Amino acid sequence: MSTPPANDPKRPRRIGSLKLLWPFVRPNRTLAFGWLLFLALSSASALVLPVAVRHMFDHGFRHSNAQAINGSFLALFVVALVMAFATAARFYCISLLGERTLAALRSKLYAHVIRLDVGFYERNRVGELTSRLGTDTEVVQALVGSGISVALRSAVMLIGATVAMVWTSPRLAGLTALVIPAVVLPILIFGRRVQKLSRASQDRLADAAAIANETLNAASAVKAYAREGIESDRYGDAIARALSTARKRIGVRSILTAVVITLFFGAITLVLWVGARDVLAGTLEEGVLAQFIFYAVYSGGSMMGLSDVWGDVLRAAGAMERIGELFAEDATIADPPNPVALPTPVHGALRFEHIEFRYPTRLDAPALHDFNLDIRPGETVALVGPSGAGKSTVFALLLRFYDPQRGRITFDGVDLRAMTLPELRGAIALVPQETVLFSGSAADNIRFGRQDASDEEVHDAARAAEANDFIQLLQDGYNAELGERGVRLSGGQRQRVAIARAILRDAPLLLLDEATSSLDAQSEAAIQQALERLEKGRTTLVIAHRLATVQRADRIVVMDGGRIIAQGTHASLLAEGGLYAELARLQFVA
Ligand SMILES: Nc1ncnc2c1ncn2[C@@H]1O[C@H](COP(=O)(O)OP(=O)(O)OP(=O)(O)O)[C@@H](O)[C@H]1O
Repeated sequence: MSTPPANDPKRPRRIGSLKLLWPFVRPNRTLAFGWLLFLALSSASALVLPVAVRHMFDHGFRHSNAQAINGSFLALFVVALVMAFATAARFYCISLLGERTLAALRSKLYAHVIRLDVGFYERNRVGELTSRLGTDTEVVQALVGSGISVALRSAVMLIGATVAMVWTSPRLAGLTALVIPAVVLPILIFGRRVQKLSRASQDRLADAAAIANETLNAASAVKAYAREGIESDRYGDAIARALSTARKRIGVRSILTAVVITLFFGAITLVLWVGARDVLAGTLEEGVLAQFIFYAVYSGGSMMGLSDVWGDVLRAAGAMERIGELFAEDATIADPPNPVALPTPVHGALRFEHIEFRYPTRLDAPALHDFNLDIRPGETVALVGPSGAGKSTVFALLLRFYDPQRGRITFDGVDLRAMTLPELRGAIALVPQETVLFSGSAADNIRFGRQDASDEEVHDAARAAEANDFIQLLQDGYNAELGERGVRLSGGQRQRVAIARAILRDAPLLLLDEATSSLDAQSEAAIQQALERLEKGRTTLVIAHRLATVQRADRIVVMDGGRIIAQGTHASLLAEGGLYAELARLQFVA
């Protein structure tokens, strides 16, 4: 029998997925214990209250005993005080437990997801992931922070009130027991449907979040193509789908509530009617009936609480199941069990041996095919070739975003798969084509290259990357907020921030992906100088789009269709004619 895929909406949801929560609750055992203690205390005091009321009837009213009445009221107030304190303490413990669980769950989930492979991010939409981090974890928190509390309190009260009812009047209690199945049955039947619809509505919400995330992140592209209307409709449709699922869920749950209340109060009314007739017939005391009424109301309230919370439990089970699926995702690119260290100092020799590589999402077409390349320590190699030749793929494999299907890459003789990811990536500085700025100051953004760098080192790196001058001109200089909602930098300025990061990283292997965007002559000259300084003494691989870059390189590797088709110096390749001569004629704008 085959298991349906995790995202199949028809897959049965299991309450069992809630056990995944235990590791997050466990560290807060003291709070959970405190909560149980105060729960017992508050429930006990609530159960004692009706006894005080009966006492009032029996000893106060019947015998017109003022002394007894005073005593009864004092006792009543003391019991109420205990109940107030215990309830507050119980609320404190359980709410804090919920918040702590949520915080731990979110942090762990983020830490897990951020470590997953690049391939995972190609298969999943980021908006959907943030929705899981936000909405799904909140649903779970609602359960831990209040749902479980209500459930257990209701269960304790229900049991307590039931025992008390039997003790107060076995005849009335027996009558009540007869009608209970009529109340429990609909909860079970409707509950399952609510659970299914809950998960579906969470899924639809995540879909909508993914659309919003994608288009809001590319707002200028949406505007440039005047697609605001189309995108609004697309998002509107997704929200409408989420709404329609939510409406179904609310509908089913409303029916459930109405049915339960009707049946329950119908049953209680019936029982009390019988009780009232017994009092009239003189076979039951008023005090006993009063006490029984209290317990009946308690048990009614608890039933209600339970049916309400059952929906929350099912919703949380749906959410936890989705979270569980994320936790079950494993990074396929991981550290080996017995990692080999790079030699110290690192020399920077690279070797690609018979590499065959297809992207996991495109297994039909090889991105690199029998790719062989030897790079000496300290050498600067320029990769040139038409668009789609596989140049960026070489970088992706060096960074171990993917592993090749065949062949191996060695770094100072060590197979990349034999060393840890921090060891490998720590030895690489990447200057990507598109520099991503993060929220934070200019200094923070440069420090992205090396977290523990001092201010002095950050400034030196900026100076070497020709970034110091424009940063000084920003309103707050190095403290100027870059990234989201910060200062907008030009393409050339961003690139210099990226170069400053790479300088700060001071890694033995440098990967440069040249931007195709044309920089003005002055910035280009400045960047070339900065790069030349950076390349000195380290192995450099550069995806070259500019003539100046290839002229600076020790060797040029010409790629086409995932293979190396020629290599040499600028002059030798020009003399050979072929693809390189053609690209040179076109000025490398690939
Ligand atoms: N993430 C990916 N998933 C699937 N296929 C990909 C992916 N990235 C690149 N490819 C494919 O792999 C081949 C090589 O792409 P690559 O990005 O390495 O080319 P490139 O030489 O760097 O091109 P450009 O100069 O345009 O950046 C192309 O056919 C491309 O469509």
